[in-house]
Amino acid sequence: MSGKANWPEGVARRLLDTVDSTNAEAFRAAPHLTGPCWFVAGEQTAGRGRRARAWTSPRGNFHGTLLLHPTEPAATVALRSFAAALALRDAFVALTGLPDAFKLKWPNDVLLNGGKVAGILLESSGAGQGVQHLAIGIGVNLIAAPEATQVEQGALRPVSLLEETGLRIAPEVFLDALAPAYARWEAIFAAEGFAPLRAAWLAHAARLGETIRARTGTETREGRFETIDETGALILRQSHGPVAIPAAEVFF
Ligand SMILES: O=C(O)CCCC[C@@H]1SC[C@@H]2NC(=O)N[C@@H]21
Repeated sequence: MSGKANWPEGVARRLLDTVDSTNAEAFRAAPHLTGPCWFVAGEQTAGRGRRARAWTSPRGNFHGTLLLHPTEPAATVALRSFAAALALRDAFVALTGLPDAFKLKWPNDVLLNGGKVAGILLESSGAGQGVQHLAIGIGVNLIAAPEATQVEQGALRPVSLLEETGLRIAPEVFLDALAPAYARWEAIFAAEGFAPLRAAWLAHAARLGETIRARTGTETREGRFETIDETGALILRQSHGPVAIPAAEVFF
């Protein structure tokens, strides 16, 4: 594999051919690991997305999971989804030279020319408030995206890097850009907390200041996307004032 020079120190990697899910594989291996480790598979047979959806995982796309052993409270641990989104954007920009094409959609999608090119699934194991293992699962449509008919009505159109830019990036090349980019954001998070991540995320946020809809389990709220707060919650400005939404699906 190329890119050894940039590979972050102290981070292991396991390259697999076919697995059910790299998140599942990471959790199986977790008890035997003491440090961070990337798990990347050629293909997944049971790739999982957020909200119990399936994640289409053909060969040629990137399917990877970073397994971490965090020590902070669960709410702080979860803020790493923003580190992952920022790292993804950095990797895309480094590989394509197209800084204006990539935007971040709350809570943790990456958009290319307005379509979804990558998604992040954070899963954790542990008892009570504690998190023993954190799996940051990342799926990138490098060469293929699902048909628009395969995603939920109202969801953004899925796009691939190849069809939008003409660039064919191999998964291992993507990993060599993503792993150091993530390590940089993790170091910033460890040293300075969430504030710099929040600022950087907002600088690249899609539809900031515009009217959006946020659907929680029970209701849909419409309002102006004002900001995200220090806990990562979406702040929507409605007629009666701002509302903080910790978890939702967002529709544009
Ligand atoms: O729904 C989303 O947007 C999140 C998709 C996350 C998919 C990735 S692919 C690698 C890792 N393994 C999985 O089973 N899912 C995540």
